[in-house]
Amino acid sequence: MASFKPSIMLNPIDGSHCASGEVHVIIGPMFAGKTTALLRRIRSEGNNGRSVAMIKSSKDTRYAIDSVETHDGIKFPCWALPDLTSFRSKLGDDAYEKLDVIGIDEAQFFEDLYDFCCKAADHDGKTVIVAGLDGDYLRRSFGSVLDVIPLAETVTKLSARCELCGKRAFFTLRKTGEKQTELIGGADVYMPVCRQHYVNVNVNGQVVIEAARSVLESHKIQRTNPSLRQIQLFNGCI
Ligand SMILES: Nc1ncnc2c1ncn2[C@@H]1O[C@H](COP(=O)(O)OP(=O)(O)O)[C@@H](O)[C@H]1O
Ligand SMILES: Cc1cn([C@H]2C[C@H](O)[C@@H](COP(=O)(O)O)O2)c(=O)[nH]c1=O
Repeated sequence: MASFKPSIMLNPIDGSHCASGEVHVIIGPMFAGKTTALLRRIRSEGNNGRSVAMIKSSKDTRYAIDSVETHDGIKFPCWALPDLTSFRSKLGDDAYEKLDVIGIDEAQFFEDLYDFCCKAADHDGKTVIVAGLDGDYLRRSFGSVLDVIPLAETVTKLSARCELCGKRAFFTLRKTGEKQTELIGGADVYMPVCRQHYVNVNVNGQVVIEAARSVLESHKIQRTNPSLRQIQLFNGCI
């Protein structure tokens, strides 16, 4: 049965009117298109006349500091902040009140993600769209991204393409030996992989990482020679 959701609700405490916010979460490994999906959604909200703002973590120094950028170079201006709590004071109360939609990229880096989403959606009537990694390179829960799922109306898990076989990739493999959870990087440090290749590479360690690297090198050649790709996919991989 179709349901009608009013955009203005009565506050159950004092009967005053309060706007109804929403939380939407986009998760997946690196290169899955999380930032692309977030930008598409923010642009579409903006085109529909809603006032939008984008926030990313200032820890992410990979691209321009004042814009969110996808791995294939699509950009959108943003606030690069160390935490979300400072957003309202940076923007100013008046501008914050006029905002309808807030996009948050690299959400795994914000420790105050849960409290921010709760306040922005429940009390301030904002639509908050959160994009981030659900898991780190060891497939452990990353930051507070999974904590906001109980607050969300929708959760979208995206997949990338396994760099080693082309199947759907749900995990991010770190190609270097660094052990700290937070390590900013792109394709130089990480690659998306399927379960089979995540497990094989991690179980067999460095030796297989070297083998994976050589497959990766041959993938670069494939891009210029598509017939080689056919042969490689047909033969299977490590
Ligand atoms: N292995 C891969 N699988 C899927 N997309 C990839 C891969 N490697 C590079 N890309 C590129 O990354 C883009 C997605 O970038 P982006 O939206 O920034 O992803 P995310 O925010 O999830 O890391 C794709 O459109 C594609 O051009
Ligand atoms: C897996 C993993 C990733 N990171 C970092 C690497 C990048 O700077 C971002 C993810 O960016 P994307 O937009 O999702 O491509 O997170 C990390 O610090 N630790 C990890 O385990």
